[in-house]
Amino acid sequence: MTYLPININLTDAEILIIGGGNVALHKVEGLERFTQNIRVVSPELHPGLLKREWIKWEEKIYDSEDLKGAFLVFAATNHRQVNEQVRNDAQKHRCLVNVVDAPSTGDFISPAIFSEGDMTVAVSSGGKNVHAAVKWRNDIRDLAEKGLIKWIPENKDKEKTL
Ligand SMILES: C[C@@]1(CC(=O)O)c2cc3[nH]c(cc4nc(cc5[nH]c(cc(n2)[C@H]1CCC(=O)O)[C@@](C)(CC(=O)O)[C@@H]5CCC(=O)O)C(CC(=O)O)=C4CCC(=O)O)c(CCC(=O)O)c3CC(=O)O
Ligand SMILES: NC(=O)C1=CN([C@@H]2O[C@H](COP(=O)(O)OP(=O)(O)OC[C@H]3O[C@@H](n4cnc5c(N)ncnc54)[C@H](O)[C@@H]3O)[C@@H](O)[C@H]2O)C=CC1
Repeated sequence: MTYLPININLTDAEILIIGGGNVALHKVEGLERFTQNIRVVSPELHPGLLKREWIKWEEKIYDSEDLKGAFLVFAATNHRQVNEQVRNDAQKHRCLVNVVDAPSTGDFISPAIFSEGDMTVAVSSGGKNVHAAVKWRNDIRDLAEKGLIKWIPENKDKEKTL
C-alpha cells in the first residue's frame, strides 16, 4: 500500500465522523486545529466530544443518507459491519473515507502531526508502524523546540534558507 501526502483545502469542506467514542474523540483532537466544520452521527457521544459545543451531533444510528454533503468521512464505530457499510456507501457518494478498524480498506489514513505557525510536519509509516510515526513526529517537535530547526521567518529570507 502506498499513500500520497497532500495538503487539503478545507474551506467549506465538511468532515463527518460516524461513531462518537474514544477513537472519534482522538480524531477530533487531531482535526480541530485545522477545521471545526465537523458533524458526528452516533447514538451516544463521548463526554470529551459533548463538551465541544461546536460539534454538530446527530443523535442516531448511521444510514447512508448521512453522507450527503460530507467531504471526508471517518468510519469510527465499534461495529465492523457498520464501518464496512460506511466505506461502501462513501465510495458511491464519492467522499474519501478512513476506516478505523480496517485502515487499508479506506482511501486515507491519518499522519502524526506537528504544527508551528504556518509550518506543518505530517509523518506517516503508511499504516505499518504508528508508534514509529509518532516517535519521528516527537523527535522533530523536540528539535524544533530546542531551536535546532530554523523556521523561515519571512519571504525575504527564503533564498538564504532554502
Ligand atoms: C492506520 C492508522 C489509523 C488510520 O489513520 O486509519 C493507525 C492505526 C492504529 N493505531 C493504533 C493504536 C494507537 N494509535 C494511536 C494514536 C495515533 N494513531 C495515528 C494514526 C494511525 N493509527 C494511522 C497510521 C499512521 C501511520 O501511517 O503511521 C495518529 C498518528 C494520528 C491520528 O490517529 O489522528 C495518532 C497519534 C496521535 C498523536 O500523538 O498526535 C494511539 C495512542 C492514542 O490513542 O493516544 C494508539 C494506542 C496505542 C496503545 O494503546 O499502545 C492501532 C492498534 C495497534 C497498536 O497499538 O499498535 C492501529 C491499528 C494498526 O496499526 O493496525
Ligand atoms: N485507528 C485507530 O487508531 C484505532 C482504532 N480502533 C478501533 O476503532 C473502533 C472504535 O473504537 P472506540 O472508539 O474505542 O469504540 P467506542 O465503543 O468508544 O465507540 C464506538 C462508538 O460508535 C457508536 N456506534 C455504534 N454503532 C453505531 C451505528 N450503527 N451508527 C453510528 N454510531 C454507532 C457508539 O455509540 C459509540 O459512540 C474499534 O473497532 C477499535 O478496534 C482502536 C484503537 C485505535
